[in-house]
Amino acid sequence: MKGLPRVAIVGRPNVGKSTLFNRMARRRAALVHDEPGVTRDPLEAEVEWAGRRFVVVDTGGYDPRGEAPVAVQVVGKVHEAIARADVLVLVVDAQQGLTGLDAEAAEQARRAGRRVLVAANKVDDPARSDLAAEFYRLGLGDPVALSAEHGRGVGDLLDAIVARLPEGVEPPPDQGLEPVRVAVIGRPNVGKSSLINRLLGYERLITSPEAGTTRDVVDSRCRHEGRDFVLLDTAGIRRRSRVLAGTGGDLERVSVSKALASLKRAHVALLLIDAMEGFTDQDRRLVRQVEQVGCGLVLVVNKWDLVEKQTGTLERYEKGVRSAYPLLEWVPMVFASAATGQRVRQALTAAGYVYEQAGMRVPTATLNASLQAAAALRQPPSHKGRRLKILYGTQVAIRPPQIVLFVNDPDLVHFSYQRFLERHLRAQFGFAGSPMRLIVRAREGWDRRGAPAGPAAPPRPTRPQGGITMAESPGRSRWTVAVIGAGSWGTALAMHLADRGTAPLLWARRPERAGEIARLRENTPYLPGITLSPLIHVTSDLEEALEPPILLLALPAQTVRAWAERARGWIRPEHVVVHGSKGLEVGTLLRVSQVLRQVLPDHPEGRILTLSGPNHAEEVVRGVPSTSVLAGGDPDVQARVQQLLMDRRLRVYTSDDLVGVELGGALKNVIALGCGISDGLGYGDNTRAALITRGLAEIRRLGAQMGAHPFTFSGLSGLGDLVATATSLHSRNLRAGRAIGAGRRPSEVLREGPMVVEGAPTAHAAVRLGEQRGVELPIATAVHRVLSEEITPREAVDSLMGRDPRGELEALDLAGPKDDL
Ligand SMILES: NC(=O)C1=CN([C@@H]2O[C@H](COP(=O)(O)OP(=O)(O)OC[C@H]3O[C@@H](n4cnc5c(N)ncnc54)[C@H](O)[C@@H]3O)[C@@H](O)[C@H]2O)C=CC1
Ligand SMILES: O=C(CO)COP(=O)(O)O
Repeated sequence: MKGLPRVAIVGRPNVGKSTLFNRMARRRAALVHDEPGVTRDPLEAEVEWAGRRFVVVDTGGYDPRGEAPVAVQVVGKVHEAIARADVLVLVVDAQQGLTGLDAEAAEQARRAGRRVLVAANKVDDPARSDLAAEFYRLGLGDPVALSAEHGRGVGDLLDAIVARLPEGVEPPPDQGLEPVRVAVIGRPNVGKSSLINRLLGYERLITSPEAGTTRDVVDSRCRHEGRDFVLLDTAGIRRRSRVLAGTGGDLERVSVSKALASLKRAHVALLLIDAMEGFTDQDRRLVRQVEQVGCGLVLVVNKWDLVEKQTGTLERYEKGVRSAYPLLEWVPMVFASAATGQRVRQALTAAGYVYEQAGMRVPTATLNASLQAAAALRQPPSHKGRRLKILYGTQVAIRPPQIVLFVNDPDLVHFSYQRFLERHLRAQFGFAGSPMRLIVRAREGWDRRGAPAGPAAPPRPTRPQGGITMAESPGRSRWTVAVIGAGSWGTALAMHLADRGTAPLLWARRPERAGEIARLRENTPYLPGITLSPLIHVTSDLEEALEPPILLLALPAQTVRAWAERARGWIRPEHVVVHGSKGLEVGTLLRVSQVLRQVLPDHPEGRILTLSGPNHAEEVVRGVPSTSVLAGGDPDVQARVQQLLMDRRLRVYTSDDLVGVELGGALKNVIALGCGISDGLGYGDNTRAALITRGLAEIRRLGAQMGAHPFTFSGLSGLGDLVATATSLHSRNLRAGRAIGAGRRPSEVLREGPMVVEGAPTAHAAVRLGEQRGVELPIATAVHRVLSEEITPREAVDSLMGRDPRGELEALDLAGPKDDL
């Protein structure tokens, strides 16, 4: 169910959530599963409705005032389910009417910033749908009147849900419908029969061999990773390998024609090559045949155990094989040994993956956005003054994927441009291991000179991307902006840019991460469920990432120095470097712009900026109206970056207070950790408000000492971001604090990952900075001592509350000395 949009059913206890869940899930009852757990863990099921698939999640009853430890844990689980959902269904009891708990649950749902639907349940009498009207007062739009018990109105609810699902590529179902048919092919003596025997021998769940259509064909079934596979024509392969072994060249031809029969019945071919002999002409012929037939391909390099290995042997080998035939660039390779059994099962895993990839359907809107991006990257060719126009494309078939491109004149589609388009589409969508058919057609109604012949205009791509159309593509071959760091914030920034029509590069540190993001079109660990825009090009090649003139850095503060040192050789004076890190460097106590200037001393000061503000990645990526502030840099550079980022979803202000904006962004995380600790202890809104206000007072105190403008801390990167972080379900700092306050060991919580909790190292840096500057930072100090496990959360609160009396505005020294930049 990975990768599907998620819909969470929420609401107070006993409003009929589970009945509704069961109603929805019953459509595919076989897939409902109960995840065991001490507490009431959410149930999940896959639902298919009106051609869309999604996961519905039944959460426990929301009752934040429940005393039992289980109730407290359920509230945590509900928050978790809400944070992961794309759409929330708030269930209310229409017979009981609106209650205080409903209003609270609605408030939680609204604050999560998700699309929310109100399901007014228990309208068992259709004549009483007026009962639902009362719930308009929740301010969440039209309630859907239904009776989960009787099934009435559930279809309307499903329609409404589907209308609110995010658009995206849903992976094809991977469960149980049909077994994956696998042909094992290869030259004589490469080890086909040993591989098949290994696969069948491994799997204890083999059913009896199935008779095929001819007497020669005997297929065998096996199961792997919960999925059925049929190995085709196993008897033939076994017999052939016995009879034909070692009898020369004619047999190679026989193997090709024999392979053809299995390939025609197969979803995926496992092509075995002999590691010692390498990729031969005969293997190439077999690949060509796979391509012609159109089934998927996995290359198994057998006898890998016999190859003498040194550093880089595998990479060199792989590169050599991939360059032997174009399709091989996209084919999974498994280095195995049928003799020892090493990695043999991975061949089946890869076959299952290729099967799914070959069955993927790309929605037409997404496909056309990708085609637009391709034309922006490389101008379509022209001949004798006439330029190719790709009017639109649509995927018409799967296994193998077939895409029809409607163009003004098919003769203008040069082979090399077609190859470029294929590469581009594969980089966006994957189709790993599968041949791909690009079919070019002239669009009726267009004459060959490229003008519409009749009144029927060609369909416009459904989502115009920043005004770049195929026909008007400026032929840019360079990206204008690179986002450095493919965590939550980097991915969200890249999506924001792409939504504005700017195609960004997204740099991920590790090639395997970049590969996975590019293949899945989703950054699963950081922003699950968000389908990446096709305009985003993911790379792990730092040199490529540093080509664009604008760099948006979204790295944890402690990693910026190492990155800048690595990048130094490629950074040019004209580069505009905007960082979004919210932290102080622990070793040096420097702000991130200072770190950058230390590593890049010759870089123009006017080209180093920061972007900061209340901007949770999870919300920015959904286009929730947000604001941010850009500080540092020359005014013209600021204006350029502001223009790059700003639109009606993200309003970007500018500021000339670099010190204040950076400090505000860094230190609010420390205070948010403190708010989390307070929540975890079970304290309430009073305590949180106290921490926010007094926390801000100490941030302002330190800021004033360092030359920041005191008003900056009342701005977006101060109060704004502090409120967002100290109250949001999305905040990692708040979440970590809550876990610690609830009694978990800080060292354990902070190790959990994968996402950075910036407040923790910064608390340490802030305390030392306070000591250095003679500024009292009681809250940051308390947080730091809890994180270092010197005191317990409760002791920390006692220490804060037991301090000497003082005036509210005391020690708010608003005009300190200017800090060196
Ligand atoms: N998540 C959010 O909503 C926002 C985060 N920020 C700030 O942006 C910065 C990055 O945060 P997120 O993207 O949220 O963090 P994250 O934890 O989601 O992702 C961090 C990324 O940095 C990469 N990384 C880790 N160590 C690295 C190294 N040594 N060199 C290069 N890359 C490395 C990780 O692989 C990951 O891709 C932080 O300073 C954060 O405070 C700013 C605004 C919003
Ligand atoms: O800075 C952020 C939002 O503005 C993100 O906060 P967290 O790192 O606590 O998730």
